[in-house]
Amino acid sequence: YNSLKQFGGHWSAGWSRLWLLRTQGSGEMHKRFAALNRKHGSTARIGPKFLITSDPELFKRMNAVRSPFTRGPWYSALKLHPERDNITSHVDERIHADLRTRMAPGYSGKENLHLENDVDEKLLQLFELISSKYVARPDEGVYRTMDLSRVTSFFTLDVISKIAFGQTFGFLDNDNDPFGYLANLEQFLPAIIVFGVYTELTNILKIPLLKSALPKSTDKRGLGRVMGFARERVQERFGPKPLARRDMLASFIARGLSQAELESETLTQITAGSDSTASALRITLHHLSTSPAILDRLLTELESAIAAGAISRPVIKDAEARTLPYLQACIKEGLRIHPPVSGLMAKRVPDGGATIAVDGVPKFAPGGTQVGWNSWGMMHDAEVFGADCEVFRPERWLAREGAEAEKERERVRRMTETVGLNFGYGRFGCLGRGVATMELNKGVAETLLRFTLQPCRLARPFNEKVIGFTVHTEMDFVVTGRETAEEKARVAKARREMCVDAGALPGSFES
Ligand code: HEM
Repeated sequence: YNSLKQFGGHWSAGWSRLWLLRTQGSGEMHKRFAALNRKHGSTARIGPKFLITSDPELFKRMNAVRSPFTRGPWYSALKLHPERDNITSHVDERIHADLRTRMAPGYSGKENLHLENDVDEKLLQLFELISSKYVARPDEGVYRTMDLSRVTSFFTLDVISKIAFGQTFGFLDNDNDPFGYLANLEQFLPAIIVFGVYTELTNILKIPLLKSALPKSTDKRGLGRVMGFARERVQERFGPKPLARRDMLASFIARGLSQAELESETLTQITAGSDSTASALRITLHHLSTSPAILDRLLTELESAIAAGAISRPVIKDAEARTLPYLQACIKEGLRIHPPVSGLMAKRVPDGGATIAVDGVPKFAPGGTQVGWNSWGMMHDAEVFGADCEVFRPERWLAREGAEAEKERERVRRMTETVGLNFGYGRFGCLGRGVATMELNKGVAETLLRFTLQPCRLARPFNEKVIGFTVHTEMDFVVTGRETAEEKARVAKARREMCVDAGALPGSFES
Protein backbone atom coordinates (compact mmCIF):
# COMPACT_ATOMS: atom_id res chain seq x y z
CA TYR A 1 0.00 0.00 0.00
CA ASN A 2 2.67 2.47 1.01
CA SER A 3 4.91 2.01 -2.00
CA LEU A 4 2.57 3.88 -4.36
CA LYS A 5 0.42 5.88 -1.98
CA GLN A 6 1.75 9.17 -3.35
CA PHE A 7 -0.19 8.39 -6.55
CA GLY A 8 -3.96 8.89 -6.56
CA GLY A 9 -6.31 6.15 -7.68
CA HIS A 10 -9.18 3.91 -6.70
CA TRP A 11 -9.35 3.51 -2.89
CA SER A 12 -9.01 -0.28 -3.02
CA ALA A 13 -6.14 -0.36 -5.53
CA GLY A 14 -3.46 -0.19 -2.82
CA TRP A 15 -4.47 -3.59 -1.43
CA SER A 16 -6.25 -5.55 -4.07
CA ARG A 17 -6.35 -6.26 -7.80
CA LEU A 18 -10.09 -6.87 -7.83
CA TRP A 19 -10.97 -3.36 -8.98
CA LEU A 20 -8.53 -3.74 -11.88
CA LEU A 21 -10.00 -7.09 -12.84
CA ARG A 22 -13.57 -5.80 -12.66
CA THR A 23 -12.71 -2.69 -14.64
CA GLN A 24 -11.01 -4.63 -17.38
CA GLY A 25 -13.82 -7.14 -17.52
CA SER A 26 -16.52 -4.46 -17.64
CA GLY A 27 -16.40 -4.00 -21.42
CA GLU A 28 -15.82 -0.30 -20.85
CA MET A 29 -12.37 -0.23 -19.33
CA HIS A 30 -11.43 2.61 -21.70
CA LYS A 31 -13.99 4.96 -20.15
CA ARG A 32 -13.21 3.96 -16.57
CA PHE A 33 -9.45 4.37 -16.97
CA ALA A 34 -9.96 7.72 -18.71
CA ALA A 35 -12.16 8.91 -15.83
CA LEU A 36 -9.55 7.69 -13.31
CA ASN A 37 -6.69 9.61 -14.93
CA ARG A 38 -8.87 12.70 -15.29
CA LYS A 39 -9.67 12.59 -11.59
CA HIS A 40 -6.35 11.49 -10.09
CA GLY A 41 -3.78 12.86 -12.52
CA SER A 42 -2.00 11.69 -15.66
CA THR A 43 -0.47 8.69 -13.83
CA ALA A 44 -2.62 6.94 -11.20
CA ARG A 45 -2.74 3.72 -9.21
CA ILE A 46 -4.85 0.80 -10.50
CA GLY A 47 -3.52 -2.00 -8.30
CA PRO A 48 -0.74 -2.91 -5.88
CA LYS A 49 2.52 -2.18 -7.73
CA PHE A 50 0.45 -1.15 -10.75
CA LEU A 51 -0.01 2.33 -12.27
CA ILE A 52 -1.70 3.56 -15.43
CA THR A 53 -0.70 6.56 -17.51
CA SER A 54 -2.29 8.76 -20.14
CA ASP A 55 0.82 10.94 -20.34
CA PRO A 56 2.42 10.76 -23.84
CA GLU A 57 5.80 11.88 -22.50
CA LEU A 58 6.00 9.07 -19.94
CA PHE A 59 4.79 6.59 -22.56
CA LYS A 60 7.58 7.64 -24.95
CA ARG A 61 10.15 7.62 -22.15
CA MET A 62 9.26 4.00 -21.20
CA ASN A 63 9.25 2.71 -24.78
CA ALA A 64 12.27 4.60 -26.10
CA VAL A 65 15.11 2.60 -27.59
CA ARG A 66 17.54 3.07 -24.72
CA SER A 67 15.02 3.26 -21.89
CA PRO A 68 15.75 1.26 -18.69
CA PHE A 69 12.01 0.41 -18.48
CA THR A 70 11.30 -3.12 -19.73
CA ARG A 71 8.21 -5.19 -20.51
CA GLY A 72 6.29 -6.04 -17.36
CA PRO A 73 5.00 -9.50 -16.42
CA TRP A 74 1.67 -8.37 -17.96
CA TYR A 75 3.04 -9.33 -21.38
CA SER A 76 3.28 -13.01 -20.57
CA ALA A 77 -0.54 -13.12 -20.85
CA LEU A 78 -0.14 -12.59 -24.61
CA LYS A 79 1.34 -16.04 -25.10
CA LEU A 80 -1.30 -17.61 -27.31
CA HIS A 81 0.53 -20.80 -28.15
CA PRO A 82 0.50 -23.58 -25.51
CA GLU A 83 4.28 -24.03 -25.67
CA ARG A 84 5.92 -21.09 -27.30
CA ASP A 85 6.16 -17.41 -26.55
CA ASN A 86 5.89 -14.96 -29.44
CA ILE A 87 7.20 -11.51 -30.30
CA THR A 88 4.46 -9.83 -28.26
CA SER A 89 4.79 -12.03 -25.17
CA HIS A 90 8.57 -12.38 -24.66
CA VAL A 91 9.44 -10.53 -21.48
CA ASP A 92 13.16 -11.14 -22.01
CA GLU A 93 14.45 -8.01 -23.75
CA ARG A 94 17.25 -9.72 -25.63
CA ILE A 95 15.04 -12.42 -27.12
CA HIS A 96 12.42 -9.84 -28.06
CA ALA A 97 14.96 -7.50 -29.68
CA ASP A 98 16.53 -10.35 -31.63
CA LEU A 99 13.16 -11.57 -32.94
CA ARG A 100 12.13 -8.02 -33.82
CA THR A 101 15.29 -7.46 -35.86
CA ARG A 102 14.66 -10.66 -37.77
CA MET A 103 10.96 -10.01 -38.34
CA ALA A 104 10.94 -6.28 -39.17
CA PRO A 105 12.08 -6.67 -42.81
CA GLY A 106 9.14 -9.01 -43.54
CA TYR A 107 6.72 -6.34 -42.30
CA SER A 108 8.48 -3.49 -44.06
CA GLY A 109 6.89 -4.16 -47.45
CA LYS A 110 10.27 -4.05 -49.23
CA GLU A 111 10.58 -7.83 -49.18
CA ASN A 112 6.92 -8.50 -49.82
CA LEU A 113 6.44 -7.85 -53.51
CA HIS A 114 2.73 -8.69 -53.51
CA LEU A 115 1.66 -6.60 -50.54
CA GLU A 116 -0.16 -3.69 -52.17
CA ASN A 117 -1.67 -5.87 -54.91
CA ASP A 118 -2.91 -8.32 -52.30
CA VAL A 119 -4.61 -5.55 -50.31
CA ASP A 120 -6.24 -4.22 -53.53
CA GLU A 121 -7.41 -7.69 -54.51
CA LYS A 122 -9.07 -8.29 -51.13
CA LEU A 123 -10.65 -4.83 -51.13
CA LEU A 124 -12.20 -5.45 -54.55
CA GLN A 125 -13.44 -8.80 -53.31
CA LEU A 126 -15.04 -7.05 -50.33
CA PHE A 127 -16.79 -4.61 -52.69
CA GLU A 128 -17.98 -7.48 -54.87
CA LEU A 129 -19.45 -9.15 -51.80
CA ILE A 130 -21.18 -5.93 -50.71
CA SER A 131 -22.56 -5.24 -54.21
CA SER A 132 -23.84 -8.75 -54.76
CA LYS A 133 -25.23 -9.46 -51.33
CA TYR A 134 -25.82 -6.32 -49.31
CA VAL A 135 -26.78 -3.38 -51.50
CA ALA A 136 -30.39 -2.44 -50.76
CA ARG A 137 -32.75 -1.27 -53.50
CA PRO A 138 -35.92 -0.37 -51.61
CA ASP A 139 -37.63 1.08 -54.71
CA GLU A 140 -37.34 -2.40 -56.25
CA GLY A 141 -38.49 -4.08 -53.05
CA VAL A 142 -34.97 -5.25 -52.10
CA TYR A 143 -34.49 -4.54 -48.38
CA ARG A 144 -31.17 -5.58 -46.87
CA THR A 145 -28.82 -4.59 -44.10
CA MET A 146 -25.11 -5.28 -43.61
CA ASP A 147 -23.23 -5.80 -40.36
CA LEU A 148 -20.17 -3.62 -40.95
CA SER A 149 -18.33 -5.18 -38.03
CA ARG A 150 -18.37 -8.60 -39.69
CA VAL A 151 -17.34 -7.62 -43.20
CA THR A 152 -14.51 -5.36 -42.01
CA SER A 153 -13.15 -8.23 -39.89
CA PHE A 154 -13.45 -10.63 -42.83
CA PHE A 155 -11.52 -8.15 -44.99
CA THR A 156 -8.62 -7.65 -42.57
CA LEU A 157 -8.42 -11.37 -41.74
CA ASP A 158 -8.19 -12.29 -45.41
CA VAL A 159 -5.64 -9.52 -46.05
CA ILE A 160 -3.38 -10.66 -43.23
CA SER A 161 -3.46 -14.33 -44.27
CA LYS A 162 -2.88 -13.40 -47.91
CA ILE A 163 0.08 -11.11 -47.23
CA ALA A 164 1.55 -13.34 -44.57
CA PHE A 165 1.53 -16.65 -46.42
CA GLY A 166 -0.06 -16.15 -49.79
CA GLN A 167 -3.32 -17.93 -49.08
CA THR A 168 -6.49 -16.51 -47.59
CA PHE A 169 -8.57 -18.04 -44.86
CA GLY A 170 -11.65 -17.58 -47.07
CA PHE A 171 -13.71 -15.31 -44.82
CA LEU A 172 -14.76 -13.17 -47.81
CA ASP A 173 -15.32 -16.21 -50.06
CA ASN A 174 -17.74 -17.65 -47.53
CA ASP A 175 -19.06 -14.34 -46.17
CA ASN A 176 -18.73 -16.19 -42.92
CA ASP A 177 -16.32 -17.12 -40.18
CA PRO A 178 -15.38 -20.58 -41.49
CA PHE A 179 -13.36 -21.50 -38.39
CA GLY A 180 -15.48 -19.90 -35.66
CA TYR A 181 -12.40 -17.73 -35.10
CA LEU A 182 -14.11 -14.46 -34.17
CA ALA A 183 -16.40 -16.08 -31.64
CA ASN A 184 -13.44 -17.92 -30.10
CA LEU A 185 -11.34 -14.76 -29.94
CA GLU A 186 -14.15 -13.02 -28.06
CA GLN A 187 -14.05 -15.85 -25.52
CA PHE A 188 -10.26 -15.80 -25.34
CA LEU A 189 -9.76 -12.05 -24.72
CA PRO A 190 -11.25 -12.15 -21.18
CA ALA A 191 -8.76 -14.92 -20.34
CA ILE A 192 -5.94 -12.61 -21.44
CA ILE A 193 -7.35 -9.97 -19.09
CA VAL A 194 -7.41 -12.37 -16.12
CA PHE A 195 -3.87 -13.60 -16.79
CA GLY A 196 -2.67 -10.00 -17.31
CA VAL A 197 -3.94 -9.05 -13.84
CA TYR A 198 -3.02 -12.27 -12.03
CA THR A 199 0.17 -13.06 -13.96
CA GLU A 200 1.13 -15.77 -11.48
CA LEU A 201 -1.82 -17.76 -12.86
CA THR A 202 0.03 -18.28 -16.16
CA ASN A 203 1.98 -20.97 -14.27
CA ILE A 204 -1.12 -23.11 -13.85
CA LEU A 205 -1.28 -23.41 -17.62
CA LYS A 206 1.73 -25.68 -17.30
CA ILE A 207 -0.52 -28.27 -15.65
CA PRO A 208 -1.17 -30.87 -18.38
CA LEU A 209 -4.96 -30.89 -17.96
CA LEU A 210 -5.23 -27.12 -18.36
CA LYS A 211 -2.64 -27.04 -21.10
CA SER A 212 -4.79 -29.39 -23.11
CA ALA A 213 -7.63 -26.83 -22.92
CA LEU A 214 -5.52 -24.19 -24.72
CA PRO A 215 -5.95 -23.77 -28.48
CA LYS A 216 -3.80 -26.18 -30.48
CA SER A 217 -3.18 -26.75 -34.14
CA THR A 218 -5.18 -29.98 -34.23
CA ASP A 219 -8.42 -28.22 -33.20
CA LYS A 220 -11.23 -28.22 -35.72
CA ARG A 221 -12.41 -24.70 -34.89
CA GLY A 222 -11.46 -21.37 -33.34
CA LEU A 223 -7.95 -20.05 -32.68
CA GLY A 224 -6.64 -23.60 -32.82
CA ARG A 225 -7.95 -24.07 -36.38
CA VAL A 226 -6.20 -20.83 -37.39
CA MET A 227 -3.05 -22.20 -35.76
CA GLY A 228 -3.47 -25.38 -37.80
CA PHE A 229 -3.95 -23.39 -41.00
CA ALA A 230 -0.81 -21.37 -40.25
CA ARG A 231 1.06 -24.57 -39.46
CA GLU A 232 0.10 -26.11 -42.83
CA ARG A 233 1.28 -22.97 -44.66
CA VAL A 234 4.59 -23.08 -42.75
CA GLN A 235 5.06 -26.77 -43.56
CA GLU A 236 4.64 -26.03 -47.27
CA ARG A 237 7.80 -23.91 -47.13
CA PHE A 238 9.95 -26.75 -45.78
CA GLY A 239 10.49 -30.33 -46.90
CA PRO A 240 11.71 -31.74 -50.23
CA LYS A 241 9.70 -29.43 -52.54
CA PRO A 242 9.31 -26.16 -50.64
CA LEU A 243 6.88 -23.57 -51.98
CA ALA A 244 8.68 -20.40 -53.11
CA ARG A 245 6.90 -17.04 -52.75
CA ARG A 246 8.28 -13.62 -51.82
CA ASP A 247 6.10 -12.78 -48.85
CA MET A 248 6.36 -12.27 -45.10
CA LEU A 249 6.80 -15.94 -44.35
CA ALA A 250 9.65 -16.19 -46.87
CA SER A 251 11.32 -13.16 -45.29
CA PHE A 252 11.09 -14.68 -41.79
CA ILE A 253 12.48 -18.00 -43.05
CA ALA A 254 15.35 -16.21 -44.79
CA ARG A 255 16.25 -14.66 -41.41
CA GLY A 256 16.45 -17.99 -39.72
CA LEU A 257 13.15 -18.32 -37.85
CA SER A 258 12.63 -21.98 -37.09
CA GLN A 259 9.50 -23.90 -38.07
CA ALA A 260 8.30 -23.87 -34.45
CA GLU A 261 8.91 -20.12 -34.09
CA LEU A 262 7.04 -19.47 -37.32
CA GLU A 263 3.96 -21.37 -36.18
CA SER A 264 3.71 -19.28 -33.05
CA GLU A 265 4.53 -15.98 -34.81
CA THR A 266 2.02 -16.42 -37.61
CA LEU A 267 -0.79 -16.87 -35.10
CA THR A 268 0.30 -13.67 -33.33
CA GLN A 269 0.48 -11.85 -36.62
CA ILE A 270 -3.13 -12.75 -37.31
CA THR A 271 -4.49 -11.71 -33.93
CA ALA A 272 -2.35 -8.54 -33.76
CA GLY A 273 -3.06 -7.50 -37.33
CA SER A 274 -6.72 -8.17 -37.97
CA ASP A 275 -8.96 -6.93 -35.19
CA SER A 276 -7.10 -3.67 -34.55
CA THR A 277 -7.28 -2.60 -38.20
CA ALA A 278 -10.87 -3.78 -38.66
CA SER A 279 -11.98 -1.78 -35.64
CA ALA A 280 -10.21 1.38 -36.90
CA LEU A 281 -11.77 0.94 -40.34
CA ARG A 282 -15.34 0.44 -39.21
CA ILE A 283 -15.25 3.18 -36.57
CA THR A 284 -13.90 5.66 -39.12
CA LEU A 285 -16.52 4.63 -41.69
CA HIS A 286 -19.22 4.90 -39.04
CA HIS A 287 -18.25 8.44 -38.04
CA LEU A 288 -17.84 9.60 -41.62
CA SER A 289 -21.14 8.24 -42.81
CA THR A 290 -23.00 9.83 -39.91
CA SER A 291 -21.43 13.29 -40.44
CA PRO A 292 -22.86 14.63 -43.75
CA ALA A 293 -20.77 17.82 -43.97
CA ILE A 294 -17.54 15.92 -43.29
CA LEU A 295 -18.41 13.17 -45.75
CA ASP A 296 -19.25 15.74 -48.40
CA ARG A 297 -15.89 17.45 -47.95
CA LEU A 298 -14.04 14.14 -48.13
CA LEU A 299 -15.87 13.01 -51.26
CA THR A 300 -15.23 16.37 -52.91
CA GLU A 301 -11.50 15.95 -52.24
CA LEU A 302 -11.50 12.39 -53.59
CA GLU A 303 -13.57 13.17 -56.67
CA SER A 304 -11.51 16.25 -57.55
CA ALA A 305 -8.39 14.08 -57.30
CA ILE A 306 -9.98 11.49 -59.60
CA ALA A 307 -10.93 14.21 -62.09
CA ALA A 308 -7.35 15.52 -61.99
CA GLY A 309 -6.02 12.00 -62.65
CA ALA A 310 -4.23 12.01 -59.28
CA ILE A 311 -5.84 8.79 -58.04
CA SER A 312 -5.39 5.38 -59.66
CA ARG A 313 -8.47 3.36 -60.44
CA PRO A 314 -9.97 0.95 -59.49
CA VAL A 315 -8.07 1.32 -56.19
CA ILE A 316 -6.14 4.33 -54.94
CA LYS A 317 -2.42 3.74 -54.37
CA ASP A 318 -1.17 4.01 -50.81
CA ALA A 319 1.29 6.73 -51.86
CA GLU A 320 -1.52 8.74 -53.52
CA ALA A 321 -3.74 8.51 -50.45
CA ARG A 322 -0.99 9.88 -48.26
CA THR A 323 -1.01 13.16 -50.26
CA LEU A 324 -4.71 13.89 -49.67
CA PRO A 325 -4.90 16.16 -46.59
CA TYR A 326 -8.57 15.72 -45.74
CA LEU A 327 -8.50 11.94 -46.15
CA GLN A 328 -5.50 11.84 -43.81
CA ALA A 329 -7.29 14.13 -41.35
CA CYS A 330 -10.29 11.76 -41.34
CA ILE A 331 -8.12 8.68 -40.76
CA LYS A 332 -6.17 10.29 -37.92
CA GLU A 333 -9.41 11.49 -36.35
CA GLY A 334 -10.87 7.97 -36.59
CA LEU A 335 -7.85 6.49 -34.80
CA ARG A 336 -8.03 9.21 -32.17
CA ILE A 337 -11.74 9.13 -31.45
CA HIS A 338 -11.71 5.39 -30.80
CA PRO A 339 -8.22 3.95 -30.20
CA PRO A 340 -8.20 0.40 -31.63
CA VAL A 341 -5.91 -1.05 -28.94
CA SER A 342 -6.78 -0.58 -25.28
CA GLY A 343 -4.63 -3.31 -23.69
CA LEU A 344 -2.42 -2.12 -20.84
CA MET A 345 0.90 -3.01 -22.55
CA ALA A 346 2.43 -2.55 -19.09
CA LYS A 347 6.09 -1.66 -18.76
CA ARG A 348 8.20 -2.37 -15.68
CA VAL A 349 9.96 0.37 -13.70
CA PRO A 350 13.70 -0.51 -13.54
CA ASP A 351 15.26 -1.79 -10.30
CA GLY A 352 16.11 1.28 -8.27
CA GLY A 353 12.84 2.97 -9.22
CA ALA A 354 11.98 6.03 -11.28
CA THR A 355 10.66 9.51 -10.69
CA ILE A 356 7.48 10.14 -12.63
CA ALA A 357 6.07 13.64 -13.11
CA VAL A 358 2.31 13.62 -12.57
CA ASP A 359 0.97 16.84 -14.08
CA GLY A 360 4.28 18.49 -13.18
CA VAL A 361 4.58 17.04 -9.64
CA PRO A 362 7.46 14.53 -9.27
CA LYS A 363 6.50 11.22 -7.61
CA PHE A 364 8.62 8.14 -6.96
CA ALA A 365 7.67 4.69 -8.27
CA PRO A 366 9.77 1.82 -6.85
CA GLY A 367 11.50 -0.74 -9.07
CA GLY A 368 9.20 -3.53 -10.25
CA THR A 369 6.10 -1.30 -10.47
CA GLN A 370 4.18 -1.91 -13.69
CA VAL A 371 2.93 1.11 -15.65
CA GLY A 372 0.03 0.41 -17.98
CA TRP A 373 -1.19 2.50 -20.91
CA ASN A 374 -4.48 4.38 -21.02
CA SER A 375 -4.83 4.83 -24.79
CA TRP A 376 -8.33 6.30 -24.59
CA GLY A 377 -7.31 8.93 -22.02
CA MET A 378 -4.26 9.82 -24.11
CA MET A 379 -6.29 10.27 -27.31
CA HIS A 380 -8.99 12.28 -25.51
CA ASP A 381 -6.70 14.78 -23.84
CA ALA A 382 -8.17 18.27 -24.26
CA GLU A 383 -4.77 19.83 -23.68
CA VAL A 384 -3.36 18.10 -26.78
CA PHE A 385 -6.42 17.79 -29.01
CA GLY A 386 -8.54 20.79 -27.98
CA ALA A 387 -11.59 21.44 -25.85
CA ASP A 388 -13.87 19.55 -28.29
CA CYS A 389 -11.79 16.36 -28.13
CA GLU A 390 -14.93 14.24 -27.58
CA VAL A 391 -16.24 15.33 -30.99
CA PHE A 392 -15.30 13.73 -34.34
CA ARG A 393 -13.88 16.73 -36.21
CA PRO A 394 -11.19 16.04 -38.85
CA GLU A 395 -10.70 19.81 -39.34
CA ARG A 396 -8.62 19.87 -36.15
CA TRP A 397 -5.81 18.25 -38.18
CA LEU A 398 -5.60 21.04 -40.73
CA ALA A 399 -3.13 23.75 -39.72
CA ARG A 400 -4.46 27.26 -40.36
CA GLU A 401 -2.28 29.66 -42.36
CA GLY A 402 -1.83 33.31 -41.37
CA ALA A 403 -0.23 35.13 -38.45
CA GLU A 404 -0.25 32.06 -36.20
CA ALA A 405 0.98 29.62 -38.87
CA GLU A 406 4.06 28.52 -36.94
CA LYS A 407 2.05 27.87 -33.77
CA GLU A 408 -0.54 26.03 -35.81
CA ARG A 409 2.03 23.73 -37.37
CA GLU A 410 3.40 22.94 -33.93
CA ARG A 411 -0.12 22.17 -32.64
CA VAL A 412 -0.76 19.73 -35.50
CA ARG A 413 2.71 18.20 -35.18
CA ARG A 414 2.10 17.46 -31.50
CA MET A 415 -1.30 15.92 -32.21
CA THR A 416 0.11 13.82 -35.06
CA GLU A 417 2.89 12.49 -32.85
CA THR A 418 0.38 11.66 -30.10
CA VAL A 419 -2.09 9.88 -32.39
CA GLY A 420 0.84 7.84 -33.74
CA LEU A 421 1.25 6.42 -30.22
CA ASN A 422 -1.81 4.30 -30.99
CA PHE A 423 0.76 2.02 -32.63
CA GLY A 424 3.03 1.94 -29.58
CA TYR A 425 6.45 3.55 -29.71
CA GLY A 426 10.18 2.94 -30.01
CA ARG A 427 11.45 -0.57 -29.43
CA PHE A 428 7.95 -1.95 -28.89
CA GLY A 429 6.22 -0.06 -31.71
CA CYS A 430 3.81 -1.91 -34.00
CA LEU A 431 5.55 -3.76 -36.81
CA GLY A 432 2.40 -3.82 -38.93
CA ARG A 433 1.84 -0.05 -38.93
CA GLY A 434 2.57 0.27 -42.66
CA VAL A 435 0.16 -2.55 -43.51
CA ALA A 436 -2.55 -1.09 -41.26
CA THR A 437 -2.29 2.43 -42.69
CA MET A 438 -2.37 1.02 -46.21
CA GLU A 439 -5.59 -0.85 -45.43
CA LEU A 440 -7.11 2.27 -43.86
CA ASN A 441 -6.04 4.61 -46.67
CA LYS A 442 -7.55 2.41 -49.32
CA GLY A 443 -10.46 1.03 -47.32
CA VAL A 444 -11.86 4.39 -46.19
CA ALA A 445 -11.51 6.17 -49.54
CA GLU A 446 -12.72 3.41 -51.82
CA THR A 447 -15.65 2.24 -49.67
CA LEU A 448 -17.10 5.74 -49.45
CA LEU A 449 -16.55 6.40 -53.15
CA ARG A 450 -18.65 3.33 -53.98
CA PHE A 451 -21.29 3.07 -51.27
CA THR A 452 -23.53 5.19 -49.08
CA LEU A 453 -23.80 3.79 -45.57
CA GLN A 454 -26.75 4.60 -43.36
CA PRO A 455 -26.81 3.19 -39.82
CA CYS A 456 -29.98 1.26 -39.06
CA ARG A 457 -30.35 2.49 -35.48
CA LEU A 458 -28.83 5.87 -34.74
CA ALA A 459 -29.80 5.78 -31.05
CA ARG A 460 -27.69 2.64 -30.57
CA PRO A 461 -25.75 2.11 -33.78
CA PHE A 462 -23.74 -0.88 -32.48
CA ASN A 463 -22.82 -2.89 -29.39
CA GLU A 464 -19.29 -2.70 -28.19
CA LYS A 465 -17.08 -4.43 -25.68
CA VAL A 466 -13.67 -2.95 -25.07
CA ILE A 467 -11.47 -5.76 -23.77
CA GLY A 468 -7.98 -4.96 -25.01
CA PHE A 469 -9.25 -4.94 -28.57
CA THR A 470 -12.79 -3.81 -29.35
CA VAL A 471 -15.50 -6.31 -30.13
CA HIS A 472 -18.30 -4.70 -32.14
CA THR A 473 -21.54 -6.46 -32.93
CA GLU A 474 -24.82 -5.57 -34.63
CA MET A 475 -23.21 -2.69 -36.51
CA ASP A 476 -26.01 -2.74 -39.05
CA PHE A 477 -26.07 -0.40 -42.01
CA VAL A 478 -28.32 0.07 -45.02
CA VAL A 479 -25.93 0.16 -47.97
CA THR A 480 -26.81 1.76 -51.27
CA GLY A 481 -24.67 2.09 -54.36
CA ARG A 482 -23.35 5.63 -54.51
CA GLU A 483 -24.52 7.68 -57.41
CA THR A 484 -22.00 9.27 -59.76
CA ALA A 485 -22.59 12.92 -60.73
CA GLU A 486 -24.35 11.78 -63.95
CA GLU A 487 -26.58 9.34 -62.10
CA LYS A 488 -27.43 12.04 -59.56
CA ALA A 489 -28.61 14.36 -62.38
CA ARG A 490 -30.65 11.55 -63.92
CA VAL A 491 -32.33 10.69 -60.59
CA ALA A 492 -33.06 14.36 -59.83
CA LYS A 493 -34.71 14.73 -63.25
CA ALA A 494 -36.77 11.57 -62.74
CA ARG A 495 -37.89 12.83 -59.32
CA ARG A 496 -38.93 16.20 -60.73
CA GLU A 497 -40.92 14.45 -63.42
CA MET A 498 -42.67 12.19 -60.92
CA CYS A 499 -44.18 15.15 -59.00
CA VAL A 500 -46.11 12.98 -56.56
CA ASP A 501 -48.19 15.04 -54.16
CA ALA A 502 -48.60 12.98 -51.00
CA GLY A 503 -50.38 15.82 -49.20
CA ALA A 504 -49.37 17.57 -45.97
CA LEU A 505 -49.38 16.02 -42.51
CA PRO A 506 -53.01 15.79 -41.39
CA GLY A 507 -54.03 18.02 -38.49
CA SER A 508 -52.22 21.14 -39.65
CA PHE A 509 -54.06 24.55 -39.39
CA GLU A 510 -54.87 24.49 -43.08
CA SER A 511 -56.74 21.19 -42.92
C1 HEM B 1 -4.83 0.15 -36.64
C2 HEM B 1 -4.18 -0.99 -36.55
C3 HEM B 1 -3.14 -1.35 -35.52
C4 HEM B 1 -2.88 -0.77 -34.30
C5 HEM B 1 -3.56 0.41 -33.66
C6 HEM B 1 -1.78 -1.51 -33.70
C7 HEM B 1 -1.23 -1.23 -32.46
C8 HEM B 1 -0.21 -1.96 -31.87
C9 HEM B 1 0.28 -1.77 -30.53
C10 HEM B 1 -0.27 -0.75 -29.55
C11 HEM B 1 1.27 -2.65 -30.33
C12 HEM B 1 2.03 -2.94 -29.03
C13 HEM B 1 2.97 -1.90 -28.53
C14 HEM B 1 3.58 -2.27 -27.19
O1 HEM B 1 3.79 -3.45 -26.88
O2 HEM B 1 3.87 -1.34 -26.44
C15 HEM B 1 1.43 -3.42 -31.54
C16 HEM B 1 2.37 -4.41 -31.71
C17 HEM B 1 2.43 -5.20 -32.83
N1 HEM B 1 1.66 -5.12 -33.95
FE1 HEM B 1 0.20 -3.77 -34.32
N2 HEM B 1 -1.39 -2.50 -34.57
C18 HEM B 1 -2.19 -2.44 -35.69
C19 HEM B 1 -2.12 -3.25 -36.80
C20 HEM B 1 -1.20 -4.26 -36.99
C21 HEM B 1 -1.09 -5.07 -38.19
C22 HEM B 1 -1.94 -4.93 -39.45
C23 HEM B 1 -0.10 -5.99 -37.96
C24 HEM B 1 0.42 -7.06 -38.87
C25 HEM B 1 0.48 -6.95 -40.17
C26 HEM B 1 0.44 -5.73 -36.63
C27 HEM B 1 1.49 -6.41 -36.04
C28 HEM B 1 2.04 -6.12 -34.82
C29 HEM B 1 3.15 -6.86 -34.23
C30 HEM B 1 3.88 -8.04 -34.84
C31 HEM B 1 3.40 -6.28 -32.98
C32 HEM B 1 4.47 -6.68 -31.97
C33 HEM B 1 5.69 -5.78 -32.04
C34 HEM B 1 6.73 -6.11 -30.98
O3 HEM B 1 6.40 -6.77 -30.03
O4 HEM B 1 7.88 -5.70 -31.11
N3 HEM B 1 -0.26 -4.68 -36.08
N4 HEM B 1 0.51 -2.97 -32.47
